[in-house]
Amino acid sequence: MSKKTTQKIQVNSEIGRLRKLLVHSPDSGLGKVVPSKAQDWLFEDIVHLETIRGKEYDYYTKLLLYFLDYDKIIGKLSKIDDPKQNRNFFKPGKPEFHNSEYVVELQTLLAEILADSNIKNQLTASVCAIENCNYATQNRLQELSSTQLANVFISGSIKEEAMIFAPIPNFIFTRDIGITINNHILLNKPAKKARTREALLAKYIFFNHPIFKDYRDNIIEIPDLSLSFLLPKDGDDKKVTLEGGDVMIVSKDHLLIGVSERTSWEAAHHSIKILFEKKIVKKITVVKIPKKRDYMHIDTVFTQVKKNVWVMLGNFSRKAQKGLDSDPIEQGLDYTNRKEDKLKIIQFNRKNLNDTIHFDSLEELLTDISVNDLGCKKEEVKFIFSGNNEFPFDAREQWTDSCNLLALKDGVVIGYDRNDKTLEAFKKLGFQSIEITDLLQKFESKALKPDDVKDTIILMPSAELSRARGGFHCMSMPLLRDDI
Ligand SMILES: NC(=[NH2+])NCCC[C@H](N)C(=O)O
Repeated sequence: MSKKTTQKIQVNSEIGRLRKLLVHSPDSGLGKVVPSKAQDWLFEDIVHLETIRGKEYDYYTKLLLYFLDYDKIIGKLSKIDDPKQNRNFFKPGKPEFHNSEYVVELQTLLAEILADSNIKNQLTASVCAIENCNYATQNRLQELSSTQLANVFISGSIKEEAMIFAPIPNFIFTRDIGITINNHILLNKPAKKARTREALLAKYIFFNHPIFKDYRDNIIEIPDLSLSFLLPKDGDDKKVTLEGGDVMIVSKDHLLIGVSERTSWEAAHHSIKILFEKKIVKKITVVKIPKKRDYMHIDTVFTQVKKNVWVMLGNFSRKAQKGLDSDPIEQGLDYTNRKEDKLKIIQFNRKNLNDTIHFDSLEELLTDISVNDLGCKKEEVKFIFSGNNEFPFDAREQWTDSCNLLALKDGVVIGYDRNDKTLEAFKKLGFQSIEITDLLQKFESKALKPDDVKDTIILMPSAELSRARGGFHCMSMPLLRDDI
């Protein structure tokens, strides 16, 4: 295997040219989500496996390769896409698999660490413990090859056999397993049971895979609240839970942590303590959003597009937040339920913890970041609102991840093709849009080079993917970005 040596890790913005990331392409487990469990497993619906792979996610892999590992893909598109190839280029474990060092597949890393018999034993025992397997199953799993075992741990099924435990369909949302903060990695503590096995696998990968070897001392685990096992069942608010969709490194000194349905105040508090003690950042801003399935993590309500451009949900704008303080009778008449959406934004400074700064709206915070952290002194800071800020398109398009975009570089983002009104808003600000199929053709024919793409939103097919309730920001865990 090619990835035996340690690799550089460094992320200090949301928009620096992306050079390396962790991904996981949809495995067979996604095709085994049953209607009765879809909600528990955090999918909004069941998905069609062949469509989500061949007609949706594979385009993402190809796009990432053009931007991050050009030689792996250029000139090979027709071969890769030939039906005779059976998509093997996209399947970890197959000899034809791309196995890119820059578009790093988690399943490959998992298989690689499982080649060590010690790790294999430990991890098999751990997975069997959390999944309540009997001893016979545990022994059976030990017999499998490392590639097969990685596949079972992720999909929940032994090939051609019945499922032995639940799939982890949300593993495609690699954002939530950990987060790169400068040259450190903060591990997650998932709030939802459906994501527990993901965190276990991720922990073993980060601590054991050679590509992270030089960074072992830089892996941060948030401690549990002492005596947390004494908490009553409904003491959820006190639990220490943190998911990567709630953590954003916006400049080398400044980190955002969302407090949300998934990330607790306790976890934010512990993270601030540790990150300040280790002097990893200078400022941390806590953004408390309503606990609501629609919003789940802060990256579902805003992401960065360009140094001076952000996409966000209008409910958290200056105007909307001001309105929330207005006449309570008027508020009662607001059927759009915006009154639930009161934000709390508090900024902490390492030098003086008591010297906190409060922001009244997301726009104010994000403007401050663009101007003061990223030095946009001349350019005006601009906002693109979900659904062009028109009810009901704002809520509908936020639900299908209009605000959850991944920046490949400053001004070039990937999003779903279904958020029409948000797209109009992008165009009004002078952005171009291009369908992924057209873009890939242009790259392949060398009519265009990835580095020449500017101020563009790349549109990806999304009928199945959006039912899993995450966008491309969620489907990426950046490991390396250029400085901006
Ligand atoms: N960073 C994110 N917004 N991740 C989205 C995760 C979606 C996933 N279905 C969940 O509910 O957990």
